[in-house]
Amino acid sequence: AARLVPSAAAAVAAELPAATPAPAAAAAAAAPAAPAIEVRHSVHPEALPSMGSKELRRHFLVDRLFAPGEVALTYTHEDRMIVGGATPLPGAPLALPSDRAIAKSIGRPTFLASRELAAINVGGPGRVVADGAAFDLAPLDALYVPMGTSAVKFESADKDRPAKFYLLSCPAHKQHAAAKISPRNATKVVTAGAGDTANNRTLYHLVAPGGIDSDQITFGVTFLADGSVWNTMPAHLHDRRSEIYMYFNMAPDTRVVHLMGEPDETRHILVANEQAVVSPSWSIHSGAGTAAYSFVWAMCGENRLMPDIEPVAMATLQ
Ligand SMILES: O=C(O)C(=O)C[C@H](O)C(=O)CO
Repeated sequence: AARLVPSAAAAVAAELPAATPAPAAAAAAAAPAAPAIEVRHSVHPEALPSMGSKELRRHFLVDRLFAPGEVALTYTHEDRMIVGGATPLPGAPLALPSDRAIAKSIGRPTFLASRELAAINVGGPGRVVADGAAFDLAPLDALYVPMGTSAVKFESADKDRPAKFYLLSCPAHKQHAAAKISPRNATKVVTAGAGDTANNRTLYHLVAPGGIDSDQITFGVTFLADGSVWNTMPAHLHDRRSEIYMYFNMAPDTRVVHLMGEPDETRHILVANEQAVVSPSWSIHSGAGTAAYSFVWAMCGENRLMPDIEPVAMATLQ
């Protein structure tokens, strides 16, 4: 698949991966299934070494993000992050659910009563409407939606290329301004790694210190340079924040070998395109791809301070 790159807006549109096939009109007209939030409980680090692939995937991999015509959500008890995707079919807007099924999961009558939301569009052009304010999101545009927003709607703008909004929500206690940002106009851009260590990459801090303000969310996107396959190596920990990686821009027959666990007891999860991995605060989060990829990183926890990170010495990794 062609890759999304942040360098030029026009190039982005031209380089979009093949559109999600538009389902038949009959399916589009059918009533959407009642939304439900899948719940993932926290895992103690001592439980990790005895887990096989199936258990690791069941607890940490979120592989249902972009279901055409649905808002798919997973509630993780790791810092109470909710991760998901909204994939509106052309002409059929989707709402961020705020019905009784959701109220049962989040304990409030509306989704954002005590939460904030970050969204990034990894599909075709689309629009997010937050309490009547419309934000057009081109591919790779991101939006911060504050606590207290009553209604959020997602729309696709191009009938041949549905939008795909990747969603990350954290508990919040303070209202900040709604704001749109893109890697193309990000104010904090960090390069890391080098070609000869195959980890040359650029991090765009979007909803983060140096970018858009939020209560707890720290959210950005990393693009690897051609030929580089490693992310977040050397690895690090941040005991006061949990993190979720969502890998995208991947060809169908490629994988990222995502590493997790305490540094001296690591395990791996094979991750395909547009899947996410939950990383508890005690876990490293790093990966090597069998081919090119990009990823959205999102953190939530006690602070948003990027330097509150503990580097992991290579010699400690086992
Ligand atoms: O490429 C990277 O390295 C990252 O994107 C790292 C993330 O920002 C991260 O892990 C923050 O904790």
